[in-house]
Amino acid sequence: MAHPKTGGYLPVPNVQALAQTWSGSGELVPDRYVRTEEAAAAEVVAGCELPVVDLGRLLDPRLSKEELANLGHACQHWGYFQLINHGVPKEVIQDVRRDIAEFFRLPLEAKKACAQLPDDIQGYGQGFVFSETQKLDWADMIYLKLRPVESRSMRFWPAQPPSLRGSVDRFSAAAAEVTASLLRFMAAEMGVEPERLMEKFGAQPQTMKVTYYPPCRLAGDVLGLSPHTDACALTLLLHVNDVPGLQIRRDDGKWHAVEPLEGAFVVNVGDTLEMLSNDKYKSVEHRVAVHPDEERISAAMFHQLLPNTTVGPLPELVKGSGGRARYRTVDYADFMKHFFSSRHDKGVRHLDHYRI
Ligand SMILES: O=C(O)CCC(=O)C(=O)O
Ligand SMILES: [Fe+2]
Repeated sequence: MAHPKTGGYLPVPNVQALAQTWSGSGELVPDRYVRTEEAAAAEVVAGCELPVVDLGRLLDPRLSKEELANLGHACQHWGYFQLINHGVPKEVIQDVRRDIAEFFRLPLEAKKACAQLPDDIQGYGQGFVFSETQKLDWADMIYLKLRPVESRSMRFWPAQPPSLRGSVDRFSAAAAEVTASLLRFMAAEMGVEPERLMEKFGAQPQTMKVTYYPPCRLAGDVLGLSPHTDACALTLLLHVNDVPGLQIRRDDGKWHAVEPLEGAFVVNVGDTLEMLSNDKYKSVEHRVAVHPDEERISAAMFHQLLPNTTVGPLPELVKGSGGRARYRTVDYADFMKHFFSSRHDKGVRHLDHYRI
């Protein structure tokens, strides 16, 4: 079976359509989606309030130092935080939320106008399915390359509703700006010259994964998204509607259900940043549970390195940890190829492949 760079996955049924027919049927969940044991394998702790980081305070010279310590604590001990006062205008967020939600209300045939093609992860469909017997996630997604702008394949961008392309473009620019700002503060917090980190990002490659999780009356039998860590450097997650579902695995081995704060972005450290930071910042495993009665929609903005760069611990940080590099330094394109060709439902950390 071919596992090209970003794609080559097996096609799977459309879960939104499947859920619609199935929900009134009185039947059990179709076998390929049954994850009862896995879903219940570790205790789920409700009401996880992630650390809150305030970008307004980071940008205020009088408060920045204190907030920087807060940011560092969140990245080192949680790998996750909610970002408030991020400065992205309300209309930008409202518009993209409205348009994405509207896209999923279109008839299946209309949505399929931007369906994935066999060898590309971009478009409407699913990813990471390598075998006919593999258990499946209770969700559909749209994956798009957003930045640099030249990397966009407009054929995968929904043309309906007509305002969606503009609202995604505006949100993409805003998310990239917030991310650049955060990365600079993270570099400073780690004791690295911000430019030394930013040069790895160049024009700030960014991809977006919008995920639609249909409701499931037997929600405990399915998983919306298998446990995984994000391969990218930094993920900015927008709750497109207000339905919770994200769970993170903490050091106690339990899953903690995140309580999203209204208007905040959920930000998480990805594998790339864990490697660059020489293990200082944590890329934390997460998954998504499905709601019994309500659909859930999220948009994850993944911020990546330049494709022609290397990923590995920054020399300044290796020096700071007594000369010990915790990861090998590898070609970033190969690193991403490995991520896209690995199964995510097996609980194996992609990053462990590179650990020394
Ligand atoms: O839907 C979510 O809350 C999380 C999505 C996610 O983790 C991902 O797409 O990598
Ligand atoms: Fe993720």
